[in-house]
Amino acid sequence: MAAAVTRRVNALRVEVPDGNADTANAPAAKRILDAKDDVWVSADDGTSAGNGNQPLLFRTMKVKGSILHPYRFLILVRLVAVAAFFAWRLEHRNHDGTWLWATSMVADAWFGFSWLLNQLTKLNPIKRVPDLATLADQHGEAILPGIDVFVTTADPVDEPVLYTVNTVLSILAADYPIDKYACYLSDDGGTLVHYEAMTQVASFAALWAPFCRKHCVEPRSPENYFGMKAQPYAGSMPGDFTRDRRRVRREYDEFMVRIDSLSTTIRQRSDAYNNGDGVHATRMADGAPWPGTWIEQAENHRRAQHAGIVQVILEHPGCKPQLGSSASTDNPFDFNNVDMRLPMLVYISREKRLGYDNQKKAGAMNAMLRISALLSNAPFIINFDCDHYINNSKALRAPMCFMLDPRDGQNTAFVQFPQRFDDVDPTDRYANHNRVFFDGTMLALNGLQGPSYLGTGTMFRRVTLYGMEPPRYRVENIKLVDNAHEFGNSTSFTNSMPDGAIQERSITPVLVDEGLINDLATLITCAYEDGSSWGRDIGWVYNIATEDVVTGFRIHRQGWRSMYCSMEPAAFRGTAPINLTERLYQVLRWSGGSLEVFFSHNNALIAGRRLHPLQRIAYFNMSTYPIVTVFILAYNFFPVMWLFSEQLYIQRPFGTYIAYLVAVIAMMHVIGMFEVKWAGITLLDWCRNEQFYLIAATGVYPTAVLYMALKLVTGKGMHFRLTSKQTEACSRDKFANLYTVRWVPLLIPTTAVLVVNVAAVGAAIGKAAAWGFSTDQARHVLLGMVFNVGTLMLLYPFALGIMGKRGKTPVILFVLLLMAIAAVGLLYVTLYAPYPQESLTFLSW
Ligand SMILES: O=c1ccn([C@@H]2O[C@H](COP(=O)(O)OP(=O)(O)O[C@H]3O[C@H](CO)[C@@H](O)[C@H](O)[C@H]3O)[C@@H](O)[C@H]2O)c(=O)[nH]1
Ligand SMILES: [Mn+2]
Repeated sequence: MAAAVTRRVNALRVEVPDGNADTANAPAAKRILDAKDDVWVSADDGTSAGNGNQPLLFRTMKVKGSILHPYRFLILVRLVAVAAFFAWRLEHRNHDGTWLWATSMVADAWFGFSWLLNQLTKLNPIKRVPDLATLADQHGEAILPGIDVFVTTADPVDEPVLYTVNTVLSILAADYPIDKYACYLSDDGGTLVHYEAMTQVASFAALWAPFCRKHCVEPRSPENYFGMKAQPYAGSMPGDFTRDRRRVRREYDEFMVRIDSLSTTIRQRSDAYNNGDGVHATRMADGAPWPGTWIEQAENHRRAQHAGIVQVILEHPGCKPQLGSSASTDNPFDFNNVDMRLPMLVYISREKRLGYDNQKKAGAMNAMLRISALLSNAPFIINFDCDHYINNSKALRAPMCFMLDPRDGQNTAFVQFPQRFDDVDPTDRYANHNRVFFDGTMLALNGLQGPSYLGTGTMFRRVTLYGMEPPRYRVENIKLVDNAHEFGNSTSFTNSMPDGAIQERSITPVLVDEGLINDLATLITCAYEDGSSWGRDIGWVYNIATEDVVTGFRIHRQGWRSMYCSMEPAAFRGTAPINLTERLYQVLRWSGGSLEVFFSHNNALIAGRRLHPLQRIAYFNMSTYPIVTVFILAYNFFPVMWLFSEQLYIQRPFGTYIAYLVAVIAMMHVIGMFEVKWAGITLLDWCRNEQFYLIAATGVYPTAVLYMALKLVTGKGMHFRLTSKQTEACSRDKFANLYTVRWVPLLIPTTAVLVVNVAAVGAAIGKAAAWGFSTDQARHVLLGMVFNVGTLMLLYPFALGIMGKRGKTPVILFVLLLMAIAAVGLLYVTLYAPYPQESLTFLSW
């Protein structure tokens, strides 16, 4: 049967036969048929294989010459055009408004420079396609290495338990040798709700995972699986399938009822136990007080103040398959021949104490890194946000194609997947899909030292997180524990480190005795990291609002490389904030975090020589991109001057200036079209990206610059504000969040830009009407208007956003807009025609 089943394993739409008897003998390289691809061609020269005849586990693709060469040529042409533009501007210095001219020269120099740096990093995009079939042939199940899977959550209300539960279920049911991976959930809320949700997950998974295995179900997150319109069948028992699915569906519904009522059950149970004895404890099932946070705040049980907790919910299943049984009277499911085991599942909530900065997600990740070292110590680690589930059950195998490849596998520190999102509004108003970044920028970096770390959907080599150097630069063989004190005060942990580097080591059950429990407790105390290098040279990096890019940078700086891995169907999927305010806050954190990186010791300019020169430029850009927007904001407010004065020119002769501007901007967009082509994205993706850039550039990014400036003066950093998850996901109006307006100061600058540009258009038309459309001044004014209209088109999604529910009918917006323009125009004509004397004096000035 399987021979007949073909599956798509990568973004190139290459049909890959399953690795089975029929195809196993075919040479691996031939196995991936050369796809008819009009963008990408193979870049493997066939000689690059590593030691001996080890087969290659991924294929390298580069952009076809017929696209790449004109693309590069255009970049060169634009560079020349920009230089010519500059030379011309220098020759034609304005004598009126010199300050304005000079400022705009500075701004343009910066635009030109940052554009150039940005383009330089995109000259050689590379795509790498994992070859799962060869991996299966060569490495069989038996030699696949161990993986520790980390999931982080922070709050059961802001991050609905529904997501976390589904993420964990998709992990427990993944297609990877069951005894070779373990799942860790870090709960920074420390709530009993999350812990009990996990115990429920463990019991539902005992049904869900075998069901998925038996019927090859995809995706293995039940909410998303049952939510699909059609559930195509890929298994071999269609007869059983309908019956099994119906039963599992019923079980899932009951399971969800239990999950939804957890907070009520826990409250009722606690009330019953607490009766009369004066304690307001939150009680576990056996009546014991929960060591984490309590429903009612109490000393030592508050959010920021509670003991550390490690609970092994599912123990390591042992290495022998345990096949299920046939259907019987008390078991309707026929799981004959299905492995019933479940991977290990551990709940962690690190200790929180007043006076200790818990370092948010980075701190949680480091705690998990240490705990997992004592419990499973897998050589590879993959991490997910609580709302990112495994969408393609084979996804855990794909990164192994890079990590185990004979070419540079040993020097590969991490494999990053693109982020894909569900529940984004169909036209993606606020560019949540971010395809330009995930499919353009990241493939470009993939041709350098590798993509940056993006926070979720990333597989790491454990030793890189311990701050180890890549083998390429390692003088001796691994000597992990030279500076044991840097890792904190736990010999159990430091002793575990050499083992954590051994790829071939199998994960075996550990004995959880009192000694181990004490060791685990030590590793998650707040004080553990005192005086150590955690958060600096070890683990996830601290004191930056975004821990991801900077942690990746630290690793690249040491000379490691990373790989970008996309597969089809998408490996993982998550949720994204579709509410304008939420989205802006998210981007505020990202841009603020970037600037913080620039002003920290992780500045790309001072990194050592192991950082690839273009990678350095890429990181420089990534940590400074908000700065340029201060000028963009200024340009967008410039029309204000035109409202008050008749004529004020940035540059004369104005006609030629505009012609130059239009030319260089147009060229930039033509280059953009080439990027659309090689990144394989749609025009809509690209437009949304342009639009959202201006929205952010007129509000969020300048605010981040302001924050940074304040931080430099006051020393107070930015706050990691949790991105709110769509709690309406299951309510009737899926996109209700899109139409909710939450006014915050962050919205003001962009709104002001909007108003100014609408007024400018009105004024321009008014002026032209007052002067007569054929005059020179009128022509200039109308030329300038082109930019106002451009700005308005780019800010269109924002305008819809602040209209809230009325944004559902954009016609209203257009009517309002025309009315506003007409009003300003008329006002202008009535107030200023006939032509006032003062402005004429200004003209001759
Ligand atoms: O004190 C905290 C705060 C957050 N988190 C977790 O961190 C993750 C990311 O937080 P979220 O608010 O969802 O941020 P997003 O903006 O959605 O996340 C993107 O940006 C972050 C960097 O700013 C990356 O860490 C994420 O992986 C990336 O998806 C979530 O799983 C949280 O549970 C914690 O574990 N502890
Ligand atoms: Mn998120």
